[in-house]
Amino acid sequence: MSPNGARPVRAHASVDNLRTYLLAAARRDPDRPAVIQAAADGGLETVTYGELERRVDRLVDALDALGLDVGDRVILESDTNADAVATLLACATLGLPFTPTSPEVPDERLLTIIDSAEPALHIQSDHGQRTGIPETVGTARFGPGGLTVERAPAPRVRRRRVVTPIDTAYITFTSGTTGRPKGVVMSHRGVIAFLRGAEAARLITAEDRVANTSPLQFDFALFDIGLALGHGATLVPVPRARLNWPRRLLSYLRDAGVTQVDGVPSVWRPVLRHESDLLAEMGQEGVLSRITFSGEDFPLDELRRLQELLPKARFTNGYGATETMAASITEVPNPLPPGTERLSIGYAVAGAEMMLLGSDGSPVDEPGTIGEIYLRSPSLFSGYWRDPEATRAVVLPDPLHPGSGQVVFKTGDLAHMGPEGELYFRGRVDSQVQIRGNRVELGEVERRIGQFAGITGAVAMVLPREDGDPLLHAFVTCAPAGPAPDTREVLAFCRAALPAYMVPHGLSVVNEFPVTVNGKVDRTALAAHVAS
Ligand SMILES: Nc1ncnc2c1ncn2[C@@H]1O[C@H](COS(=O)(=O)NC(=O)C[C@H](N)c2cccc(Br)c2)[C@@H](O)[C@H]1O
Repeated sequence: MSPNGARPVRAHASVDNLRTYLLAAARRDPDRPAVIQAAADGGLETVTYGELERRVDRLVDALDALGLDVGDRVILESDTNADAVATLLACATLGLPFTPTSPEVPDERLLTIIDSAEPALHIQSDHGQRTGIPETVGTARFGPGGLTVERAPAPRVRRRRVVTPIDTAYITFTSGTTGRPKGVVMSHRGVIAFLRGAEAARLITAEDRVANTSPLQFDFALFDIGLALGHGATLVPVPRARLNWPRRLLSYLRDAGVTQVDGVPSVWRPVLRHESDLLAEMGQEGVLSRITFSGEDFPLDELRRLQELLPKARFTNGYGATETMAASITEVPNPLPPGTERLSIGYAVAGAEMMLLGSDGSPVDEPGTIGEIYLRSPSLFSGYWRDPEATRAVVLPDPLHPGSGQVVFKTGDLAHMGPEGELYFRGRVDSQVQIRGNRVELGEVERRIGQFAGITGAVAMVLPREDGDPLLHAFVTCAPAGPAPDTREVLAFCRAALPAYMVPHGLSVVNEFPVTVNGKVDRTALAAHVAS
């Protein structure tokens, strides 16, 4: 019983809430498929919007019985599937911020996140393998049968009865370049603002089946859930094991009738390398109608090869940071016009605005001139979890309207403006490297190397040296058939087109590029490769 003796009233969502926004379709047509996923018997199973809502409400009852208060955190550890979605929607209903994580996140990293988030509860699926959750944290499991509590969380005092739109929907911990993970706090209002802005891009209709290939802790997965369910379409989570088996990945997409595939560029690398014929066949069938990618530049030669195999598909470049969920969604011409050097990241989604500012804070209006992207957006995060200093460094008074009370997000991304004001990504502020006093754009080096016959991918970086200038080093992947390229020839090829300071000092051939848990090229792992 709560202190004043009154019956503890269940928290309820008053207006905008992730649950109400994502289950609106359940009211309209509960029999439509919300999730199509791998079944335990290896086949596929369908969870309708009506069934999903039933699972949500059963989980809400079980979570509510634990007596948590609005704002108490829950760690949700799972691959993306219908029960994980039901659990995060149940958390949203009760105003319990969820911190998504997945089984492949290492123990010590999870403990760091738990140390920071101080969650009331850790929830994993019935077959989750995680152990060693600290005693201070309750533990539970979820599955089609509902919630099983293993260790009840410490009872809380319930002070809040209403879950408001500015309450936290989730806190997702980014790897954070400084090593200490930062918790990005996103409100219901923020997430819904971006999802609504994305609606104007008309990416999807209720007939679409969207394959999600990102792990739950990467907000690309949360975007896929929001995009699919928000439009009454169908989410098709791709089991992680299939991402490393191109043939099994493609057969899964085909069997599930997937019409759109969302993922980072590296998702396509194994398919392009080993199963281009099967993909071409699917391209001819025309079922795959849209490929949406985000997270990092899509190497243009790989994108061109993918477009050749999927001539009827539309391609979409999603740009943005977790602190605003994202910023822009831009159609990529298929095929890319010859000579295209960079992909456009276009204009901010409806309701937001990307501005370019120089290092002195003055607006950059000159097409072609590089500036830093500042974002004005209603999907701006609420701040880094318990880190006001890090928050103040990126959430700044609007430099064009100081005193207005408006704030902008300092993205740390560089871009230049095209003739119609569309933006082109030009790397990170902190990845601008100086070699012998000259600014080197790693993307330019990578593009040149990628043009060398037989080289299928290039990643350039500077390797620090204790004495003297950092060294520019390139890592390349080669076509499986051809001979390994001769380093001297590749460097001569670079010298023919790049200024001397942009010619790599060394070149390493790797079988494939290592990727982070979110699927982005792992440059730290590459650098260690040379050190070893
Ligand atoms: N399309 C690009 N071209 C080039 N560089 C990109 C692109 N998208 C990002 N980046 C880079 O990644 C950084 C941010 O990383 S992040 O916080 O992990 N978020 C992400 O990657 C994903 C992002 N939240 C997201 C989530 C859902 C939907 C969309 Br649509 C986008 C940006 O600041 C950029 O430096």
